[in-house]
Amino acid sequence: MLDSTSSQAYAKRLKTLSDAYSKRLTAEFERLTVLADRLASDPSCTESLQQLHSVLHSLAGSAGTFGFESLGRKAREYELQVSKALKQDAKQPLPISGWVLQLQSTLAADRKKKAVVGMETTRLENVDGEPSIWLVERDAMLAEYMVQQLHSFGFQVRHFSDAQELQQEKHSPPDLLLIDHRATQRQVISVDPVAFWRMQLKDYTCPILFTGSEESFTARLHALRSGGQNYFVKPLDMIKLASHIAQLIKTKDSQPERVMIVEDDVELARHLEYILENAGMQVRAFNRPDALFEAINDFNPELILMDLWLPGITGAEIAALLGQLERWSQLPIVYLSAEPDAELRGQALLRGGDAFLEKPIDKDLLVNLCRARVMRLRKLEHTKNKDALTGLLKHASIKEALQGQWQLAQRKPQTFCVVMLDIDHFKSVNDTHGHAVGDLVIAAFGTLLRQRFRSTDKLGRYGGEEFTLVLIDCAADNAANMVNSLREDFAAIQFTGGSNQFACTLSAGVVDNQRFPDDTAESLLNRADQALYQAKNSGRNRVCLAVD
Ligand SMILES: Nc1nc2c(ncn2[C@@H]2O[C@H](COP(=O)(O)OP(=O)(O)OP(=O)(O)O)[C@@H](O)[C@H]2O)c(=O)[nH]1
Repeated sequence: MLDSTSSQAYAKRLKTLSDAYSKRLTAEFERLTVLADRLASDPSCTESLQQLHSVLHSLAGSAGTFGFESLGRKAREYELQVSKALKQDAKQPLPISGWVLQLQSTLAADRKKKAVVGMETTRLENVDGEPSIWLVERDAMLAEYMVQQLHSFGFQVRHFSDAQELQQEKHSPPDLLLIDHRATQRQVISVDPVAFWRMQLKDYTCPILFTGSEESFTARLHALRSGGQNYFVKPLDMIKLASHIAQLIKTKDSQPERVMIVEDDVELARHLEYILENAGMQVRAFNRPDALFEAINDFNPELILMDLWLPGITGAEIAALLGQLERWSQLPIVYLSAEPDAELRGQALLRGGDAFLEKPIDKDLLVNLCRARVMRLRKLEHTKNKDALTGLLKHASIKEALQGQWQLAQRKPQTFCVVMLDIDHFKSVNDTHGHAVGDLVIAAFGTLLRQRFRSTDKLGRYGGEEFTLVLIDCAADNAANMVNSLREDFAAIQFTGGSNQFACTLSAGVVDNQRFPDDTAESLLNRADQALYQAKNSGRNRVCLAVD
């Protein structure tokens, strides 16, 4: 078992790992050559074919992750042919010696163009509160590489080489399990993998992600049925994986769902409110539609439960009115009704609602339906508003979030901070190491940001290598301290471009709304930008506070 935080030798590990993998490739090629000879004299030898399959399978799964992408793809192509041959009764000879030559020249080509895109961190200490991941992976070298990379993103990772080791670890379960779907020696996995994983994982309530070499519908379905929230195909794109993990861990403690109820039966409204609040949601109930329209901007609901018949107006009419307002036109609306007339129900749906919940309302169905609808809305918003590289809000959305926060603070006094951040000398990162490495730095910074701040804070990519944060309930001194510690953590990450290692620094400007009570959202942003400018001008790699 490997504990990512216990090792003191991380600083040079990535390069060492990459070199060690190159050595392993030499050994794999030797095995391939031996198998090619054996199969040349006995083409139908099942045992040799199985061994060949296993070597190719392992190459297909790991080579791409270490930067030998074409080799991984070629190995996968041959692996599939061996798979087919193993299923045939009369086995045709396979051109294995030709394959070995082909794989060797692919490896040579990969080596030529290989620029290892990776990173490692010098921040070695075990930081309390860092999310913990348990990684179950049989390939020790791949596992160490994954531990290394995930550690760079601020995760503590423990490695288990076989699923059975999980059985001995009942205390302090992790925040997430990351499992190769074949990570056990036990035979049972080939008979009924779903039953095996369900049994192994029955006590874990954290999110589970599976990895595997097979890119197939069956592999995905098995992962889903085994309790996995997603399945990642090897070779693994570590940036995507880390970003997905950060998102999953964040949503675990994300904000409660915000539900509005419009129901003139006050008793029923209270009952529904009670059920939903008990399930952890935030609820506001109204018995008049005008009260709903007054409160909607403040409460910012993610779902409305709407009675179909209200005094003087129908729920469908309210839905139609909401549909006319751009901000609320996509808001999910669920009608509460005992209406048996299918035509009326159909018309109500056409005017704007999404679904019907039959009265009397089933408690579990109510909670599940609200959760599912809000989750779908959040996913939709996520893809619409989030920058693909970093998972942060896009330019327009972070400006909108700042404006929303400013308006809120006008009505209800609340301290918030605006922070502008910029990676220093980023142009030279691109010029020296290439755009792909530059992208990796931006993505890593985005993930680091999402790890460091609360789910209520608004984090955005303002453009290029510039970022904007809106930190809620936070005064300037506190914000400056947090950004300063982010600055230190970021500077500690060692990125790798080609054979060179490098680190990046950032500059930041911070302003809080209390100090400038007459400022608009726009002018606060300008002040943060000026403070950033000052940080750049006074030598970079620092945080400056806006002053009058
Ligand atoms: N790789 C990558 N580069 C980007 C992206 N967006 C912007 N850039 C580059 O970021 C660089 C920003 O450079 P400058 O604005 O000159 O600033 P700088 O080099 O960071 O210097 P200072 O901010 O003064 O420290 C430009 O070369 C842009 O092409 C992106 O999405 N990916």
